[in-house]
Amino acid sequence: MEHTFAMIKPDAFENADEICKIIEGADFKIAEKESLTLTPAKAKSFYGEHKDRAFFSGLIEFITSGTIVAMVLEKENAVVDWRSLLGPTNSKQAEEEAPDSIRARYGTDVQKNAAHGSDSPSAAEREIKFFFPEFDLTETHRTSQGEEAKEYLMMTVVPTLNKALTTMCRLSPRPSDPLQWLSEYISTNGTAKSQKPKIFFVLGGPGAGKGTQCDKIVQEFDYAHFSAGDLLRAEVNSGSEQGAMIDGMIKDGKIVAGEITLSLLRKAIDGTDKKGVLIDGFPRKLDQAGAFESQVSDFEFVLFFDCPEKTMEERLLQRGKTSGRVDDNAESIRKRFKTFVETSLPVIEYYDAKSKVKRIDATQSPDEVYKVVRENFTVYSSSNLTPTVTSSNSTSSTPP
Ligand SMILES: Nc1ncnc2c1ncn2[C@@H]1O[C@H](COP(=O)(O)OP(=O)(O)O)[C@@H](O)[C@H]1O
Ligand SMILES: O=c1ccn([C@@H]2O[C@H](COP(=O)(O)OP(=O)(O)O)[C@@H](O)[C@H]2O)c(=O)[nH]1
Repeated sequence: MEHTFAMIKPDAFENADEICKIIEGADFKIAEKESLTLTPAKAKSFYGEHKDRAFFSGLIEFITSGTIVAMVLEKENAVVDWRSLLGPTNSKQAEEEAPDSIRARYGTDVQKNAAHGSDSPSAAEREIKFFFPEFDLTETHRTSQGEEAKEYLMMTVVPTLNKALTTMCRLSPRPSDPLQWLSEYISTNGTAKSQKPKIFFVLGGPGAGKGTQCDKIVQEFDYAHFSAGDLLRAEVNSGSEQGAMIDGMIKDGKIVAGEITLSLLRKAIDGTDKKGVLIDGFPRKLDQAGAFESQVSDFEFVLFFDCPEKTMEERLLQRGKTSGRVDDNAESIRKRFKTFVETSLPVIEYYDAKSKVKRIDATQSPDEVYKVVRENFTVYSSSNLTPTVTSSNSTSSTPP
């Protein structure tokens, strides 16, 4: 329940009973009521905010010229509703715009306008205290704080919470730790930052299954997938000046200069409108990791496919039968493994130390691996979730 301050001015005092009936007829409770004549000092203090205005002395003269009725009115939305019942400040304007209002019926002009009402909850509190210092405003505070808190929550967290809870309930299976899931969802979806695409690094040795799993993620979550190797191979095929140099580096399992790969990736990322972007096979060197973060974007986590060399070698040789890639042969594979261990694994270790790595056992079948992979992405997506796949929590590792 809200309270406001009301005053029947000297020009309408003779109609005070009638006005009080109108007030009560409009569902206000008159919580306090006192008839009095203001002294000039008290009137000046009450209207202190107008002391420099031209109408001040006339106002003081008028308001002290007879009896007034000071009241505390109680109602939901008391401040606004009482102002509406009063009508426009100038009684002449009120006659035209709100002929049933109190000022239209009992006032004359802008000064002799029959009654006063606080223009805001804070003014109401100040004015009530001025005339009724003993009046208990606890209920008004409780209401306004409650209303304000409700509005605050509606404007800020409720939309995100609703979306989060709906998304969580649609998951199958539902997260075993719902609060942990919610906390991750809110930290990834709850801010304006989420307008930018989320970046996920997908790393692992050659043939670990990065591309295979990225295809599955794209299918379910509608993300963009940019393979650094594919972008470099496209550069080779474009016949550009640097193409021949890149081709030689790939054959030797060497890592192409970071600026080249970074600029290809940046262009690809800038051109996508997807909410998530999988960066496959990059960064492959520590300096590339730093360059990406400082020049392109931050990222969510590294999905690391952990797979023994023997398994990767078998897969690559098998892939080499049809891939047409210059590096899917025994000699290039050996060189690629060496580069991976010496240059790329330190990137994993670096991010591991920062707890940014989701390590996935990549030795199982593609579908089994994907069951674990997808769990890492459900918190990022409120749509495109297929509630059909069951999952386990394991992300066991085989030392590389
Ligand atoms: N989990 C898996 N089990 C068996 N074979 C796989 C698995 N994941 C991928 N492959 C196969 O291994 C080869 C290398 O996979 P790919 O996804 O191209 O690896 P990467 O992108 O890491 O080099 C492909 O021929 C692919 O079909
Ligand atoms: O950021 C990158 C990504 C790839 N490459 C080169 O491209 C080759 C193939 O990489 P890709 O990721 O396509 O295949 P993978 O070796 O992971 O199977 C690598 O051996 C490197 O020579 C590179 O130089 N920088």
